[in-house]
Amino acid sequence: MERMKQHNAEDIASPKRTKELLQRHGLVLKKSLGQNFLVDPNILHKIVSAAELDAGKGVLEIGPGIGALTQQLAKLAGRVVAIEIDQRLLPLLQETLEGYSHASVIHGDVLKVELRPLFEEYFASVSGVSVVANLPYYITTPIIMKLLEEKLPLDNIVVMIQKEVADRMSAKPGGKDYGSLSIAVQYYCEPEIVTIVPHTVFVPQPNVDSAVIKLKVRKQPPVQLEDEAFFFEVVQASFVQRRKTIYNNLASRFFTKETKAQLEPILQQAGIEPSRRGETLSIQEYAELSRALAEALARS
Ligand SMILES: C[S@@+](CC[C@H](N)C(=O)[O-])C[C@H]1O[C@@H](n2cnc3c(N)ncnc32)[C@H](O)[C@@H]1O
Repeated sequence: MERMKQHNAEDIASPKRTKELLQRHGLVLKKSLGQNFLVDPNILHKIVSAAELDAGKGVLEIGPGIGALTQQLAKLAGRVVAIEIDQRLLPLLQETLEGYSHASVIHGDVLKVELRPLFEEYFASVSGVSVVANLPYYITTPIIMKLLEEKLPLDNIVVMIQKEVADRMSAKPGGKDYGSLSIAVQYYCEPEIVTIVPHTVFVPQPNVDSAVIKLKVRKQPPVQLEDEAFFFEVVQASFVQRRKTIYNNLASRFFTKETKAQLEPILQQAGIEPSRRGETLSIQEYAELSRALAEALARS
């Protein structure tokens, strides 16, 4: 409660305030850094409430921009850390986050920052951490994969991303959106699209449709794997050529012309018809398949 009374920066999420701030600081936004700033309080509210924050929780924000989302996060969470690559925005963030002493801005490239030590330094005393961000779209997938593969202690990830990527992350087997990204994300998380976002809520407006997605991080993966890296290798290989059968994709990756006859019984052992395509297999089926394939390759 104290914290809420302390801050003296004004909320900035409106086209007028955003443009005025940028102008006053002489800033021209960089398309190359994915700088499309959110100017709609309703969307900010939807993002923040999906993260289920409270004063005991910590938040990592990626790309605070001029701080519109950061302000709302700081009103609810006990600790906010925001990583921003564009040094020009730092003085502006100092102004918009004035009085939010529990919010820190780190200048850096999120793909290069070591997150584990950062978590130890900033989030040692919180009861849970969320990642909440309006992501720079040119690196959406590498950011999400970095967060998941590093197995950071996260409750959830609530991010604004391209709608097309949100559809791929949340796709179920059987459709054109389902692929290695769906499987990787769903191995670590339970995805849920929170809302679809029109491009009019950004300054400047992006060319693509957007969506807010919530990735609830699983305590346990949905399948038990002996060799996680090999499971993901099998998944990748199965989608190399989407129109090819699982048999053909796996034969090209793991066998030679002479040895590929071994593959059919392996697929059958895993209960998978060789004529199926990679996009029809569930995570459980990929787990069975990678197990059977690893055993067979170890024997040969
Ligand atoms: C879509 S804008 C979001 C800005 C703000 N959070 C908002 O919602 O209005 C993306 C932000 O990410 C920053 N950014 C781009 N690449 C980055 C990187 N590799 N590491 C950290 N921040 C990055 C940009 O400078 C920009 O501020």
